[in-house]
Amino acid sequence: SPQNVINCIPGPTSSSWLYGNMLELLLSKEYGEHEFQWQERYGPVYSIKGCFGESRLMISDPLAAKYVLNAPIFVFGAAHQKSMNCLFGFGNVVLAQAERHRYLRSLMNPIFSAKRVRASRPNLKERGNKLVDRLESLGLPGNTVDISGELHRAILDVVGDAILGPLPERDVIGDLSQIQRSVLDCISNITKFSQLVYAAVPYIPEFVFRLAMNLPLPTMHLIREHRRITDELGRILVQQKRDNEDSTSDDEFSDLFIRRNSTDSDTGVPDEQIPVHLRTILFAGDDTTGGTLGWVLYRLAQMENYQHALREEIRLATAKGKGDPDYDKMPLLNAMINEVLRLYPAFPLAERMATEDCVLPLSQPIIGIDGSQILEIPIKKGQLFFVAIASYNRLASIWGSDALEFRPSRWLEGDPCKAKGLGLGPHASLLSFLSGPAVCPGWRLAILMIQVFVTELVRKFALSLPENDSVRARFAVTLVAKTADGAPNLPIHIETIA
Ligand code: HEM
Repeated sequence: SPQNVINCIPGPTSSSWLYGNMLELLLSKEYGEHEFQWQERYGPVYSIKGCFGESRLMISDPLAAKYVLNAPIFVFGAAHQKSMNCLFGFGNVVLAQAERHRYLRSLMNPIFSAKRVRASRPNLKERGNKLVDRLESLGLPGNTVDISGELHRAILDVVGDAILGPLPERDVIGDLSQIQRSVLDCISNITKFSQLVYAAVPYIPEFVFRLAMNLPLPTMHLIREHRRITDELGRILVQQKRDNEDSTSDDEFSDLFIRRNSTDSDTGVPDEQIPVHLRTILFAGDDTTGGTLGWVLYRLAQMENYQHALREEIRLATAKGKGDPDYDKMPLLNAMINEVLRLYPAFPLAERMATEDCVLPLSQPIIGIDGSQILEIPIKKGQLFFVAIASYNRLASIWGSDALEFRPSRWLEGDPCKAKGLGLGPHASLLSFLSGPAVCPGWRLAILMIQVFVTELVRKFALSLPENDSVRARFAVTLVAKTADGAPNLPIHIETIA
């Protein structure tokens, strides 16, 4: 029976019914400490325990992951669903399914098309220059500082440019950046206790959950404030669209999402839903891209020779009279970005739950704990999965025997993806932006933002790590850089280049 097969799948033991393996998975000193060893030991599909004895499958097997990410019967688990509705509001694209999801993505995808992203280069470069100026005006060069707050702010400005356009009230973005940071710090402060609360969330009735929104707790206050600001942005945007009904384009948020007139039901979404989509996109784009950019700078600070070579590449690409650099033709820049995307995927785990019985295909058989050979896995409705993005990006069967090693030069030696046909994802066979219908719509913009910001920063500043560097990647919904004391912090020494 399906249950027998699941029970036969190997995996680490857990000593606690209460926590299962979740503390090792989510609270390790460095993300993946246990997970990557489990993968070495048990292979690309294994079984772990969630809190309260719940069964979960970790999957990085490309065929199994592809199935889970493409078949329409997989949804987020109940705790994720409740928290995302709480943060973004009901009707958000992340939880939308089937027809509705396709519709929302058809509105969203043109905003992030290759053509539109390419056209945003000059604006991005200006944003990059502004970031450099701002770091200088704050007097940061010459010091060892955490510049991630400034990076996030600059990224949110670009995402704001992409979806809000030239709004007169753009000052709001500064407040929004701060509040997004604070909300994220609150919800991502993962502790033993918060793990249990999270595991209990599915059992809390929806109406109680909604009432909890109004509690006078700091997190709820922040979430309400975040809503207030984004509701206001949405209102301004709708008003502006109505005042300008004759100007239309086929790739702007306000033209795609906002109905041409308030009674039209064929186009866009109702006015009251606009803030939900604003919140989702502004949130999804900021933390992920900001975190990835931070890791690129961190690794460059650590690899000073590589940084020198990259600076030379940048100097040649940006030499006077050459026009704007073609960022895709800068091998050292892209090798570093790809290697960071590979080993520091902003979302290391994508949770999914089966809503129907199904059969999970495998690209290679598993040996069950009773010695039997398992060629495919019958799954019962309700089964929870983690699509282990960070583990997939480290599979030796795809990336070679040195898959665990951070080595940007692998990208300079031909295609590092060794398993043709099994690679997933929209970029470089990496799963970092996911794959399938829910693939990250912002991936091209994210890469361009990182390319441009790294170019502008490395051109102007020399980066190095302080002697007492203790930065580790920790799990906090996304991967967050934290120092040994556990504080979110990415101290890098920056010096202006003479
Ligand atoms: C390095 C940067 C980024 C990474 C690694 C990343 C990664 C991801 C991943 C893994 C997902 C799927 C999550 C899941 O379904 O479990 C996702 C979804 C999403 N991302 Fe990104 N993302 C990045 C940047 C961006 C940017 C810049 C934007 C927009 C400005 C964006 C907007 C979204 C949205 C709206 C979704 C939900 C899509 C859907 O559910 O259909 N992301 N991203």
